[in-house]
Amino acid sequence: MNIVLLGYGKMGKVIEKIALDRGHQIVARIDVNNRQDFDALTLSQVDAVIEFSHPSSAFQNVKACLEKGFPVVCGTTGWLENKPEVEALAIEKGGAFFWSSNYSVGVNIFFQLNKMLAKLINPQKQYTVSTTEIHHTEKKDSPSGTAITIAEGLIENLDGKEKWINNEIPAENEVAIWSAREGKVPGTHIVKYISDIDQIEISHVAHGRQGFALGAVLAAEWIVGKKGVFGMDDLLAL
Ligand SMILES: NC(=O)C1=CN([C@@H]2O[C@H](COP(=O)(O)OP(=O)(O)OC[C@H]3O[C@@H](n4cnc5c(N)ncnc54)[C@H](OP(=O)(O)O)[C@@H]3O)[C@@H](O)[C@H]2O)C=CC1
Ligand SMILES: O=C(O)C1=N[C@H](C(=O)O)C[C@H](O)C1
Repeated sequence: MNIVLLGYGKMGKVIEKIALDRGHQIVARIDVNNRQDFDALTLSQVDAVIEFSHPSSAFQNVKACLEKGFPVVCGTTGWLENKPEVEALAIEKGGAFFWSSNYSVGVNIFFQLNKMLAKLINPQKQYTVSTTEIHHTEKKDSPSGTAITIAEGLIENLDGKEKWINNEIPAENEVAIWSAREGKVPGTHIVKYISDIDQIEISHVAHGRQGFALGAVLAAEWIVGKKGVFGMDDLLAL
């Protein structure tokens, strides 16, 4: 496959290595300094774009891909408020848009486990739920996109929870997301239920960026020839 990397930072570089190992070609590596190279690309040169850039650029980047008819796999977090607009554009243009807050297969299993555990605990009102995310100090957005997906899974399955709140004491109807930035941590997510007599905890700890990058390349391989709006649940049939 001919892949364009839109955003060539920490993730772009790991994705490049995995894509090359899987026999793909990287036709362009785009960052803030060579945007004109992206503008010059045509449909015949590109099978899929993998976009991991910055919360402030993802919206424009994904729109530009859809305008050009490029299938786009986006991993950038922190721009959720604009996502419905690009989903509508993907449908209108007959294009293909894939997004996940986290491309790791393990995290997507963890998302399901989180929902199952919340369903089990829902009748047990003695437990207070919270979620914690820990990431490297270069991370631009807070809370992490993954923590937001976890909180959405909790809100969906715990009666009385209506929204999440970040690094503030939660009200009764809020799920607390506690965010911490430490050293080079690739991504740790914890869901904790505490009662007076015990504690239940599940966690996912990424040992590096390989899991995220492999998932993004799998998504790019999967999206070719498809039209619509997709996520990891579609790819993994979860
Ligand atoms: N969904 C998932 O599984 C995962 C998502 N992420 C998310 O991916 C995003 C990127 O993460 P990461 O690689 O660690 O970040 P980095 O800061 O290491 O890299 C971001 C790259 O994007 C470039 N960039 C910024 N603006 C633009 C633009 N307008 N057009 C093209 N490139 C641009 C930056 O260029 P420059 O350096 O010149 O500023 C940089 O090379 C974040 O939102 C992060 O949260 C990360 C890991 C997994
Ligand atoms: O910025 C990162 O590094 C990561 N971002 C994603 C997020 O915001 O959830 C996924 C992963 O945890 C790493």
